[in-house]
Amino acid sequence: MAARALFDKLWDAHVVQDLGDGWALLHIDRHLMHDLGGGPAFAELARRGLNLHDPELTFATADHAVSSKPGRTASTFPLGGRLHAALRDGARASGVRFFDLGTAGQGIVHVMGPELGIVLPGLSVVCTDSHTCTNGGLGALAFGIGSSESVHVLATQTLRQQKPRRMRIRCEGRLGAGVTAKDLALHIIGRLGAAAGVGHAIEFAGPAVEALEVEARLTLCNLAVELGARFGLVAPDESTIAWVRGKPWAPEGAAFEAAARDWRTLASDADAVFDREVSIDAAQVRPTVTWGTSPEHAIAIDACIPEPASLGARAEEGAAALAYMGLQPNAPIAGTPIDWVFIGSCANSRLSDLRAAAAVVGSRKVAPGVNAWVVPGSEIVKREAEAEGLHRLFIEAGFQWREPGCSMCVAANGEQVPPGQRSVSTSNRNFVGRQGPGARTHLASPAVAAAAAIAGCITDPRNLA
Ligand SMILES: CC(C)[C@H](C(=O)O)[C@@H](O)C(=O)O
Ligand code: SF4
Repeated sequence: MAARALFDKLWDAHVVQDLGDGWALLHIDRHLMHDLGGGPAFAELARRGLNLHDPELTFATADHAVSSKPGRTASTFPLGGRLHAALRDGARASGVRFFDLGTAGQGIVHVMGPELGIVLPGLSVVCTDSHTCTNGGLGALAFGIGSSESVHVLATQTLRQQKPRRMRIRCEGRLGAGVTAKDLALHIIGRLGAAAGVGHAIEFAGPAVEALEVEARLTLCNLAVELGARFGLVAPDESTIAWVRGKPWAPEGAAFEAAARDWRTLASDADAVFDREVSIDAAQVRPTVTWGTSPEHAIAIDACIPEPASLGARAEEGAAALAYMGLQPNAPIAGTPIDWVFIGSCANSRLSDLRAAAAVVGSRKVAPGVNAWVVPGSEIVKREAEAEGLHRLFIEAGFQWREPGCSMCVAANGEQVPPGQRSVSTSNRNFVGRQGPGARTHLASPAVAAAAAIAGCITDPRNLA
């Protein structure tokens, strides 16, 4: 058989029927639903008089529109309460497992899937959400879909898809001390541009990726869509297998060992051919932040804000971004005063992220005037963090310790950065108005966000006094 890339192996394993012209009907192993898309999909299924094909392969949780206020209930944010009820009732009526607020399993859909072992290496995974590519960090064939596709999956457990081209980003060398997967992701997007992966499935490979912990690989793949790719992938290895072992929905005993043997075959063949290959020197990556209104507006934290003219064809866009962000070209980005810090989102709200932020905070205090929030990605993350006392460390420092959900990443639950105020956020999108109308967002790692909270300005955590 011809040499195949990891993506080819995953794709081939799910083809039910080749439809020609690069199209295939794929089997879908896991369908995840959230509060924005879930209720409407169940309603459409009912309107068309269709039944669920495999309710046990679909899982639902409310994340986008739920309040993260301590002690919240579903109706703390009333619109979110209605979406939550529609999802819960649709799931119950059709036999789909729904993880309700306050129970283990609730959380940001891309956090709870892997942590429960619902998502496993080699599985095909869909959700009506562009960051479904996060799950590719385990070696799953995971991609975001639209709402009518979600109804198709509910009714048939299959989906018609066109195979994307294959791209490999090899990260050579090692990341330096204090440099994280988030910095690597922002660095790559800054170098290649936000459209570099359009039409491609991106495999992240090379020694710097192999050295990443599994949760960091989820962070890296989370940002594949900010390169324009619907799929991000890291080949599963022994650390993946160790991470997945013992997760509630993962197979057990002999079934796990058999699955693990299969997962070990999920790597690109040595002579696999890619449509595009890029090489990144990981040792060159520094803590990285964005200065503008696209994730590609990323620079090293010790660099200066660019002059729009230096952006060539993008000069006009860059000037508009600077105006929106209230920044001057050629000034160092470090030292920019900030008003908000948001540590959360499916990019960086796992236990390892909260530990990294806590390590920077230590016994220091949040700077006066800064509103700093920690929003754990899931109920399980929240409980694990509390068991380690991280919540106490954050609260004593002056952070708010909140309930799991998307919260201020997209502000769909009414939690917004006020107009004109500046936020350092561990999320993945800094678009105009993303954290609220007029809000100014700088994307960064949990360590950089924590350092900003302490210093009151954008600060390299490695230089924090
Ligand atoms: C609401 C949802 C459809 C959207 C997405 O697809 O990613 C959101 O999660 C986001 O991050 O912008
Ligand atoms: S945390 Fe943000 S990026 Fe992730 S699913 Fe929620 S809104 Fe989308």
